[in-house]
Amino acid sequence: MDKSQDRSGRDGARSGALRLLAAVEEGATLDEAAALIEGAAPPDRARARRLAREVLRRQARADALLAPFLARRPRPEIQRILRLATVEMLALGEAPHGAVNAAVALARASGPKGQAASGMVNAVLRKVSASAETWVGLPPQHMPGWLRKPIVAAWGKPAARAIEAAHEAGAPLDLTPKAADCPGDALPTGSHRLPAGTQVSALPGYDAGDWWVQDAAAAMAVRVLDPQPGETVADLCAAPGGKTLQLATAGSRVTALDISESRLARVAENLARCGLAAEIVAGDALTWRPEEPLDAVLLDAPCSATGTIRRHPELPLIRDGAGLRDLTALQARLIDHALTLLRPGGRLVYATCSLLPAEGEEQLAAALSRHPGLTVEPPQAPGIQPGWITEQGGLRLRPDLWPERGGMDGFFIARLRKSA
Ligand SMILES: C[S@@+](CC[C@H](N)C(=O)[O-])C[C@H]1O[C@@H](n2cnc3c(N)ncnc32)[C@H](O)[C@@H]1O
Repeated sequence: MDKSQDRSGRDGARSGALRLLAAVEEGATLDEAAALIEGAAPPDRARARRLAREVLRRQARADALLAPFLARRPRPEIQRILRLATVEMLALGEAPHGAVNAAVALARASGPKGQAASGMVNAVLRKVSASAETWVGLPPQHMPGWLRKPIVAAWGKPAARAIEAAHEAGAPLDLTPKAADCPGDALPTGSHRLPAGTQVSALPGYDAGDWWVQDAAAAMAVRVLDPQPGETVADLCAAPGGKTLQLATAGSRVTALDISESRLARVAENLARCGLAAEIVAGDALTWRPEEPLDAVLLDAPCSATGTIRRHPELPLIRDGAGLRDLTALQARLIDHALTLLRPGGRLVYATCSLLPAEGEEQLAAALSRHPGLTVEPPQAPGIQPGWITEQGGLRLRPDLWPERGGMDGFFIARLRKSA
């Protein structure tokens, strides 16, 4: 690639990122907004998404740095340009002249008001480029109150700050091996880890289905369930299927159920790529029932997904916690129904990719009080550290665990045994 191609790719990625950021301000997820940049070349689309994510992880921090340099709050499109250039220069190591020139060009191209603001953009960003020390002293952006409050109440302010730092740092790429040959560094829990930004389809073993992408914390639910060859296991909320693949790899007879037919297509694709088998069923986990009682059930319940903010940094900006009451009520009903599907002595693993105790620890306590015969079995799997196990015997995983290794998603996992 020559220099001018590279520059035009970067410029395309910047305007793509700005389009994505504008869509997030309107309430879209980055996945939903992806259609806006569909016309760009695949590497530019990937760059645009990466840039947008990096800005979303730090936009409050960028705003705090910019505020003293601004006489009044700029128009939203100009503020986005300023944030983008700030993050490029101070967090991503972009050379100031390139980032500033690109920002001025983007401001000019945004219309007459942008043209009028381009001098201000230039002057402000020159000050920003000389503010590396101030930037380093600013804290990572806070989670919104509806999320931060319960986290502070459960684990204290230092933990909330450590989680925020992990959100800002983003997520590496984790793989779950099916075969012994799997790229990346082996983690103590059995997942393999590669640096963020690694191109998945270029890794050896992708086409052969020797592994699949799955965060190290997400992979723990099935390890805690410990499925055995020949056991009957239902994966009640299966799509896109990372956990179904783990269950099938163990040699269990797996039913993969999900309410979404379109998402189930992903499960089928993933099974086919990895040469694994499961019965795929479209249905409602609140009413579905197998012909025979099951040895085990995995309930990876729908939740706030607040454990995945490292890879979905738009989530705190577009959610307000309003749906939480309905979600926790649904989770409790799903647990109650899942227990009726088990044979006596069968086991249920309940999991949510949530940082909220209401979807984890409190859900476990409530299930135990609703079902007197039910017991919790403390999680046993390689790599689990004693400090990750809650008083009640659940497994609490947080983004600030393993800081030296690059963290993990937030998850709550509990292994329950139905009385025999
Ligand atoms: C957290 S995701 C599951 C992720 C999946 N276990 C994996 O590891 O790839 C939750 C899933 O629950 C499904 N879902 C939501 N409500 C459901 C219901 N009532 N019955 C079955 N599936 C449901 C959603 O369609 C979604 O695919």
